[in-house]
Amino acid sequence: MHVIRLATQNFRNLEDGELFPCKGVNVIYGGNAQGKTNLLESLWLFTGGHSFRGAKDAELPKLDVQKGTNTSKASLALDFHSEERDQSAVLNFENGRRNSVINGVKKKTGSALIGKVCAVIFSPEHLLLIKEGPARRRGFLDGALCQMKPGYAGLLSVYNRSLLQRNALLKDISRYPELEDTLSVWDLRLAKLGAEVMRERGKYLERLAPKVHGVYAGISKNHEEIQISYSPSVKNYVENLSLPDAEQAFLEELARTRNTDLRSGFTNSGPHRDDFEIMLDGFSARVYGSQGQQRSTVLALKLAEAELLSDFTGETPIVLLDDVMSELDQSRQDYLMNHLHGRQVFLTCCSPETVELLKTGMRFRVEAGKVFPENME
Ligand SMILES: Nc1ncnc2c1ncn2[C@@H]1O[C@H](COP(=O)(O)OP(=O)(O)OP(=O)(O)O)[C@@H](O)[C@H]1O
Repeated sequence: MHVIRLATQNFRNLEDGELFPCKGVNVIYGGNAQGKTNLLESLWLFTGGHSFRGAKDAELPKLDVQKGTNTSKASLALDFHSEERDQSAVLNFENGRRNSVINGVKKKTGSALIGKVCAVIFSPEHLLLIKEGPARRRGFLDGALCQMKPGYAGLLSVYNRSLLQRNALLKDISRYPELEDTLSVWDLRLAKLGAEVMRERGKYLERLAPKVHGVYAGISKNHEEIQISYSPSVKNYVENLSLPDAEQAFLEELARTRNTDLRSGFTNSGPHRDDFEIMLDGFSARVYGSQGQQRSTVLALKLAEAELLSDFTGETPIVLLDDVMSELDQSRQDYLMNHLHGRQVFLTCCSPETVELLKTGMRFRVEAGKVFPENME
């Protein structure tokens, strides 16, 4: 898919106006605090998701400087090509709520847009994916699976609910020991749901690994090799285990950790404690990776996620790269500017020297919220 036109009205610090990007790489550059990220955010919101910066919808309309509060309304419009036809979407923010219009049809919610516009986003915050603990990496896996498999979000939420119920029971047992007899019922339920979650995550990572490997080889010009692998919390879960065997493996783990669970009042093992390993030339990227290597790693994960999503849906997601260039050497910057073929990319940067690396595409200068398209020499 690709964006044909974006129009913003009363959105953040952006001056009302429209933008006509190219189908390839669009570089958005300018000094700090000019509105580059705001522009990427406006595109991202068409995926139906929340702001990737954690902003509330009420914070998106332009600030009323006199009053020091946000105005009540903002509107975004997008013309895009997807599913082999030109389409349009409008996203309205009014008093902290959203509604949308898709191809002229009014919808009560903004989430009606989910699945219409697909995008992947890299922002500096995504570096936490590698720098922080397993929860971020589970979040990455689950987010990707939710986009690809509509049933996955439901499965995960039922698993999490069952986990809460088992944990509540573990706490109750300390006061009413006779309740322990009912624990096996929850073990069975958790094992059944957890086995499905583990299999989905395992299969996803298996498909993602060669793509991450390919993208990373391109970014690093084959200087380093990346490997990713599933690291399930259930120790005897191995790749490609059948569903009944995965269930059995989880049940055995729950039996093994039962006494610890009873003492601690929560479930110590299961998909809620999963992780995946990222190794560069055989060493942990989190522990030993340089800033540039860690940035390249997260980028490879994000771009591979986009490739897998396009294999699955037949639509190539747009790629939004916010402030990705710092800490990357010129050869890595060149890869992002000139070698991401076959997809529409929006990339922000501050330095005019970086912009000069772009060989074909479009560039836009952002100054105090105004966007100026520039001719390529
Ligand atoms: N609702 C709003 N109304 C008006 N201005 C806003 C609103 N929300 C944020 N801003 C301002 O918009 C400006 C641009 O923010 P943005 O994050 O897009 O900067 P940027 O160009 O990406 O800068 P940097 O390179 O520093 O990341 C900031 O000064 C910010 O305070």
